[in-house]
Amino acid sequence: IVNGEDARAHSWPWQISMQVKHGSRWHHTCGGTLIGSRWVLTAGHCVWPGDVYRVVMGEHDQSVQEGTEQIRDVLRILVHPDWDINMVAAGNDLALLKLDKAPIMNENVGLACLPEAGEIPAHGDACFISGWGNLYTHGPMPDKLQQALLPVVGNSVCRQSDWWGMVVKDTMICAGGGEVSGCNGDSGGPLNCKGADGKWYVQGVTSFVSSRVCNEVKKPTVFTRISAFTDWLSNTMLYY
Ligand SMILES: CC(C)c1ccc(NC(=O)[C@@H]2CCCN2C(=O)[C@H](CCCC[NH3+])NC(=O)C(F)(F)F)cc1
Repeated sequence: IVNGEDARAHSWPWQISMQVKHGSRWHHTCGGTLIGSRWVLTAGHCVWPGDVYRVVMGEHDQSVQEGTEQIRDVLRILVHPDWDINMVAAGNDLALLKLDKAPIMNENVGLACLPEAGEIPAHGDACFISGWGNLYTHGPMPDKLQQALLPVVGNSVCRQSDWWGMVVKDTMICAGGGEVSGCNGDSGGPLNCKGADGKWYVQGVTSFVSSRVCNEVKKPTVFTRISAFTDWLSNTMLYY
């Protein structure tokens, strides 16, 4: 996240770190959201065939063993059938990870609330992006979870030619577009939006930013809209 701040520890208890094994070491590669007792939602572009992943929950500072971490292996990976890495603009940038065992739910690890099918966050809705992605383009990753206020940009604005244009589909949400943005490593993480009932809902899964600079003005961070995939999510979690 570019121009964010340290999150208060464990204030987004559904935020996970998806880690990939390189040799004998594990590296944070993407964010994700705990949406079921054994299910994590992340981005399709976070999954590469042949890689081995694990999920770390209850994490805050990745450089310190805080005693709140719970680590689980990934038993099964289900990438959305219509996701195509060569067609990022088509959307469907989602994957579900089934954990080998449910984590213990506590004040540091909990389930996200998901929106109703078809719910579209309004232009200007105050949402927060969270993640351990780069602090700036080609910059370092932080140790502590970052967060940043990223107001929703309605698709009519986001589709303007000097913004993202027709790349933005109905199944996407734009947010930000100024100096604050997601960046590499935030992929797959949540867009946290406060509902009318005062509860936080995860409305989006971080998908892409400008390939020039993460926080390019008029190129908001683009999220996969979860409320457009409620059937796929429930059918997949029910069946596998
Ligand atoms: C829709 C299409 C025109 C398009 C638009 C923007 C991009 N952006 C990018 O490729 C930039 C550069 C490095 C990674 N990146 C990204 O946006 C990556 C992964 C993109 C998935 C496709 N490879 N995502 C992120 O950095 C983010 F923001 F989700 F954390 C790629 C394609």
